[in-house]
Amino acid sequence: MSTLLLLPGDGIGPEVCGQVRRVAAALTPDLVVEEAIYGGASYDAHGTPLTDAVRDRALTSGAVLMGAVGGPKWKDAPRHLRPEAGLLGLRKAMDVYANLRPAYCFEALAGASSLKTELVSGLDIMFVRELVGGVYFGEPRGIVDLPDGQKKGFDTAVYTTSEIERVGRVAFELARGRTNKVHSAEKSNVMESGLLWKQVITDLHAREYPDVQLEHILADNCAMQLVRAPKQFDVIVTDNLFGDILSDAAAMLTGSLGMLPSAALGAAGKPGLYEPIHGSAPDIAGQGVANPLAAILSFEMALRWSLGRAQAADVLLAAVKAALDAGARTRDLGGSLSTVEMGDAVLKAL
Ligand SMILES: NC(=O)C1=CN([C@@H]2O[C@H](COP(=O)(O)OP(=O)(O)OC[C@H]3O[C@@H](n4cnc5c(N)ncnc54)[C@H](O)[C@@H]3O)[C@@H](O)[C@H]2O)C=CC1
Ligand SMILES: CC(C)CC(=O)C(=O)O
Ligand SMILES: [Mg+2]
Repeated sequence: MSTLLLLPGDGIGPEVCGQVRRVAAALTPDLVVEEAIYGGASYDAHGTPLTDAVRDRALTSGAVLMGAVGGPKWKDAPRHLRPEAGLLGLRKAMDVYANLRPAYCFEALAGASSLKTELVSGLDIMFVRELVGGVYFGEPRGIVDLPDGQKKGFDTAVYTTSEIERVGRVAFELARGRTNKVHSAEKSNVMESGLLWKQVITDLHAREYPDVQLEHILADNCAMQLVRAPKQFDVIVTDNLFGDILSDAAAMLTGSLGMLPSAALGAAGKPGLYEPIHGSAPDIAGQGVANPLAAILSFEMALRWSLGRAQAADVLLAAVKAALDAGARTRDLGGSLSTVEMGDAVLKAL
């Protein structure tokens, strides 16, 4: 029987994951849900944000759902032991290279976006972010002393042909089931890794996906177009750094960062890693006001993509829609519901 491993993490992570637990208990009572310490909480308990034991449990589970990691408490921890390093390490260990980040605007929330309603009503973008390569992982990196007394900080943006091809393939396959359109966003005008990205996507398209409409777009223009006319996009494939930034920007098109779920997928048959795209939100942690919908919708994606329970996923998606239609709103959406009350609203609609 498949298992969901919950890694609540830090800040609002445990608060939003608590609502996932309640939803899972009501919707899929036969699903085994386990929990483990991770991130800053694990650093405090074990001196490392990701223990070997938790990593191994993740690799053998049906799916992993994490809340968020990080926060000011760990700002002075050594870089490789910071909570975020634990997250990067888990993504790498699971080799979940394709990060699906749907920016979908629920009709009831079109007015909650910071953009005009007509610009976002009906919005449905799928980001496919490369997740285990690029500048977040490239070597060398570091901060060194210079002879003149200054310091130098540096990172390396690096991609290989196969890393670009495999994530590109995911984007083109997804596009075939949608409106058959892919934008590939990079900075080929200034970055060598961006130039290779463009060449590899162009070749892959010509060789295997000529039926899909492909447009190349520079990542800075993509950011501008996302707030000018977001509905021109369907699937956007991009690298690790640009995908991180562009998807946070797109979150506001849907009403709140607290709305966007994600699925990180690797090879077929391997467990996926599911996470809301937001962080640990230290500014509201402990107040019980975080929006749990990004986490709940991440569970919806886990049911669909890893746990073989598409029907339960459909029921959950409909329940979230119904709760929003009925007016359920946390503070980030302009309402006053607490995290638990938003969980109640979804449970009531199940
Ligand atoms: N996947 C992860 O675990 C991620 C971790 N982080 C970490 O989280 C920490 C805080 O990072 P920030 O830059 O503040 O980004 P953040 O995403 O935690 O918060 C940005 C803003 O959005 C709000 N927000 C985020 N999620 C929300 C929710 N569910 N409901 C209502 N409001 C929400 C926060 O209150 C804050 O004002 C840092 O240590 C960062 O490294 C950041 C992004 C992703
Ligand atoms: C390592 C993470 C904290 C980076 C991030 O913001 C994300 O993946 O969304
Ligand atoms: Mg991010």
